[in-house]
Amino acid sequence: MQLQLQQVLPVYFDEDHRTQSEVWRRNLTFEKGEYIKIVAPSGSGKTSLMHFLYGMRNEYNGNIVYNSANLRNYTPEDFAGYRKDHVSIVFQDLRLFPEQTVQENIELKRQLNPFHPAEKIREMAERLGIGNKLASKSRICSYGEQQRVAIIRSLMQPFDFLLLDEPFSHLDDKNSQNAMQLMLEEAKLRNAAIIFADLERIDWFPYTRIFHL
Ligand SMILES: Nc1ncnc2c1ncn2[C@@H]1O[C@H](COP(=O)(O)OP(=O)(O)OP(=O)(O)O)[C@@H](O)[C@H]1O
Repeated sequence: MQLQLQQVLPVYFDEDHRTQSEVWRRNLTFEKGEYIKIVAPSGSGKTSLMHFLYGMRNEYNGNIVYNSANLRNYTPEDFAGYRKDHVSIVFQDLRLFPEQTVQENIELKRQLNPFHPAEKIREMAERLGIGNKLASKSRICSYGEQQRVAIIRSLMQPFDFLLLDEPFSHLDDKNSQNAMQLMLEEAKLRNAAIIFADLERIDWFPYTRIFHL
């Protein structure tokens, strides 16, 4: 299981990025089981990269290849399978359903392709300190609570790659480390890779490789 970046550069970036970045315009191969840290100052294209890898947008030159299949050639059905079975994500802007409860937001995702039984939702929520929020609509939760909902939601499915776009921006160190620990355990269960993009270097993410975007 490999995810490859082949000379990828957003069409809206100028060629200067080629020399500055360790990711844009490079040939990189990410393998299952790796922990990849991408240090990405604001505006360097972190969210663009995550959306490209998830197959939501394709305004880039170069190619992204998953197990020798170019995402450019994917049909909508291929993308649905890719996101259901192989790649999960925590979006920077979370994308929860505001009128659904915390429990419903997570359960909706779980039902698409269950990796865990439903009881796991409460267990994870309690572990991350939001067990008392399961019946609350997500729109009334604080942003830091919503981040933890999005993290748990991302762990309900099978995946080979877990994409994280600034997942801890509203969490203190203790909550962040707690959530990271859970994600590491879940990645191990699947022998999956984590691709973790953040504004700065975070020392408690045990990355195996680090890149500056
Ligand atoms: N579709 C687009 N068309 C044109 N420019 C875009 C497009 N998407 C993003 N950009 C620009 O590319 C740059 C990087 O955007 P992106 O959202 O990927 O940044 P980021 O590194 O995630 O930033 P932040 O950490 O501040 O969220 C920004 O200057 C943005 O305005």
